[in-house]
Amino acid sequence: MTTPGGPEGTAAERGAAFRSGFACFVGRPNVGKSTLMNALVGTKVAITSDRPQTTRRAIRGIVHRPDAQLVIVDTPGLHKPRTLLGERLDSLVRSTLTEVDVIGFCVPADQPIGPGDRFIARELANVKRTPVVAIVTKTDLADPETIARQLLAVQELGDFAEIVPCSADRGFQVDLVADLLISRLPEGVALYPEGDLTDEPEQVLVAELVREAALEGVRDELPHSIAVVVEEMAPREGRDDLVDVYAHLYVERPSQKGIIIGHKGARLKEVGARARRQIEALLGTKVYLDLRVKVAKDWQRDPKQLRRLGFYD
Ligand SMILES: Nc1nc2c(ncn2[C@@H]2O[C@H](COP(=O)(O)OP(=O)(O)OP(=O)(O)O)[C@@H](O)[C@H]2O)c(=O)[nH]1
Repeated sequence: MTTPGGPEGTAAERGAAFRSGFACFVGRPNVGKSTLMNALVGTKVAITSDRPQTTRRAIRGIVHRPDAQLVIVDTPGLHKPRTLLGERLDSLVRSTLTEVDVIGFCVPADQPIGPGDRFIARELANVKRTPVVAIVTKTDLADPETIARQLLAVQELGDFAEIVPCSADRGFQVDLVADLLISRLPEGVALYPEGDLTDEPEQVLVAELVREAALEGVRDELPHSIAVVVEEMAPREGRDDLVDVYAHLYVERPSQKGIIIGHKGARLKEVGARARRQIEALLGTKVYLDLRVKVAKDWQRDPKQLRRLGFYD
């Protein structure tokens, strides 16, 4: 096992080769994949929420180190397909698994291993070429005995290169997770300029922030029905401190439109204000946000609409 920043110093100091490559995280919904990626990268690039399956796009975060560059592809929860959208996510996940250099398989410390974890472990067993680091997440929510039992249970799930407990919330062993992933990367030059945190276009990040704001406080059935598209985003003419953002928030049914908008538009106003603050933090400028709610009937099941909303085959 690799020792983080061990007595020998960093790889660069030892004259070891620079490593670079791609990693992705899999795990059933809500196990803390996005939170861990954010902790590794050190800034907020993927959205998190306490609701399952909020991450739909492969957003990359980049860990820059003197000895390595680790590009993280954040995958959506791997799950059994239910809708067309589900099937798309799964094919996306499967192709991601074979393309990366190392996979982080997340299992939470505080919940017993279930059919979802086993399903993913079986999928991973089929991806023979890519090493898998099993990560027992959220250790702050479990006592040491439970964590120890979970580590043993995870060991039984498959043939893993490493098994490591960590808490992204407390920063416990996050560096070790990075070390273990990096140790599996091939030798190579940096793939992205230093300082780059993500190669997602800003518009996609902005759309994700709006969706995150819209998800806050809504009932369980709504999250999967919301999609956001930024139609236009540009600096206001003659101003270098203000960006205009025009975004459409799509729901599947007129009744959902009412929920999002709220009584006399109160809820939509709140969503807009919350999203605007986040977008301003991301862009570092003032933002005017024009947010419209639209109904795209059953968009999750309609290939044409899926493409329009950015989900490609
Ligand atoms: N206490 C604690 N909570 C955590 C930790 N990591 C994540 N969480 C919480 O768990 C919930 C889910 O975290 P996410 O990072 O969104 O999980 P995810 O696996 O990316 O979820 P999907 O996008 O649905 O696949 C959020 O409420 C997080 O705040 C942790 O280390 N400790």
